[in-house]
Amino acid sequence: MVYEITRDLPLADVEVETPMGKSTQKMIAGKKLAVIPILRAGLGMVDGVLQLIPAAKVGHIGMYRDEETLKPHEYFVKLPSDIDQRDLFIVDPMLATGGSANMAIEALKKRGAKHMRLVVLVAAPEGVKEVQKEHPDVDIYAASLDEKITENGYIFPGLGDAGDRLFGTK
Ligand SMILES: O=P(O)(O)OC[C@H]1O[C@H](OP(=O)(O)OP(=O)(O)O)[C@H](O)[C@@H]1O
Ligand SMILES: O=c1cc[nH]c(=O)[nH]1
Ligand SMILES: [Mg+2]
Repeated sequence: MVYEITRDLPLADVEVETPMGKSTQKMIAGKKLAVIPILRAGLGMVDGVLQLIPAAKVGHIGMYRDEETLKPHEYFVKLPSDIDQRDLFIVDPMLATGGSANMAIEALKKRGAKHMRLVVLVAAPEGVKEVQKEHPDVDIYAASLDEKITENGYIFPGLGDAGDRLFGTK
């Protein structure tokens, strides 16, 4: 998936030394990047993204969904100081109602960020629509577009609560 989300980034030729000699290869260049996980579940995607773009900085946005209302609540924001100059990859495995993603995008725009894309593993059509309505400038990359959201707010078929599954909290 990281190949897809970085496909359009500018490249530059760089000379590398292999055990056999010199070789000219391509490297991502000309853009400062940052990965922004939405806590907690987004943390599970950071290492994978950094494997391909190790020079990216990491900013964190803490968000939890109220289990009754399904409304998101922001509890933490810590970003690279030059966030306004970076292209951002917001990562979160789950895009359900879209409330958390929209709030994260607003938090970033409020602090000067201009270029960002949203990278999720499982998306519900309702969430995609909601983010596209509020932030048409933000492209969404989803590994899977699932059927719907259940009445208790889970993506169906989805995979359950990604954060709890990742960290063993339930
Ligand atoms: O699109 P939405 O309806 O807003 O739902 C998606 C959000 O819900 C989950 O986080 P959760 O609130 O469970 O927090 P956690 O990652 O700490 O478990 C998930 O990781 C998203 O951030
Ligand atoms: O199905 C869902 C919906 C929101 N958050 C999750 O972790 N899973
Ligand atoms: Mg959770």
